[in-house]
Amino acid sequence: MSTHSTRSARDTAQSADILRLENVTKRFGSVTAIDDLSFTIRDGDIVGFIGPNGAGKSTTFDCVSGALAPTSGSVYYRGEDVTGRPQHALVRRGIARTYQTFRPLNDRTILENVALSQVPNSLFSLTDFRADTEERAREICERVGLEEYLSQTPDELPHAGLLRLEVGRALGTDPDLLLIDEPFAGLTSDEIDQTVKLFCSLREDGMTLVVIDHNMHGLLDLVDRVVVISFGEKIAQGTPEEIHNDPTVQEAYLGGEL
Ligand SMILES: Nc1ncnc2c1ncn2[C@@H]1O[C@H](COP(=O)(O)OP(=O)(O)OP(=O)(O)O)[C@@H](O)[C@H]1O
Repeated sequence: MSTHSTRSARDTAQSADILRLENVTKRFGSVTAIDDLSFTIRDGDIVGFIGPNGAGKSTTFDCVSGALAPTSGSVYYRGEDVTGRPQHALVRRGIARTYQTFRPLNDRTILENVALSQVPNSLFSLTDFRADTEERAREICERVGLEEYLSQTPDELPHAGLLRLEVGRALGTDPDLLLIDEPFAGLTSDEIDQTVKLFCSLREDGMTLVVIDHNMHGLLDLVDRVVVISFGEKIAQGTPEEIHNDPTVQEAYLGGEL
């Protein structure tokens, strides 16, 4: 999917681990949202990042994507220390994320939403809408299944369409590492299947995906590995089967659905 000139620079810096967190802690006043968290994500994997409500999953994504700076600890991307770098710099390096609460530009069409995502944090007006930008946006919309909605606005999309738009806007930044926050919430089982297929196809294109969910639902057919956190600490990591049978994980879920 690569179109950006920055990609060749990224490729030269490839390593087996695309992402490494070392002893990352994030505090909000007296609340410790992430507590000495360390894990690695291998290039090309799809990893499930699960944990009960309030475990620190979204805060971890915020620290990786540059929305928040960790209180202590380090984040390495392709072997380079990127701790505390601003979000726009990390987007250029190839890290994108989607949000649990969708954030489309409500006064723009679907096509414009995806086109504008290709030029993050720069001054850009629709009068500068270049043909190649529009062409690329069309390709992405087709890729995520929004080709029928190009001239509509986000409020005309069903919930599953808004998720696709969120993914499409992330793809507009041409990521190598895509962090996806709770994509399956509110989807029917058919929509979950289609979303799983979309994510698998992104991996086939060379992307690495980290997918948050509360539990394993929706993730089983998708992920190679799972990292589990509870109260901000990593409590387990392994294959989906290993995680499912892990007594520490079962205890964290207090008998609830894993
Ligand atoms: N900006 C903030 N200020 C204060 N506390 C925060 C802030 N953001 C998160 N927290 C707290 O940090 C902890 C972890 O929150 P986080 O949203 O990362 O968890 P989560 O695993 O993503 O939860 P959920 O699955 O419910 O989305 C929670 O106790 C939360 O209340």
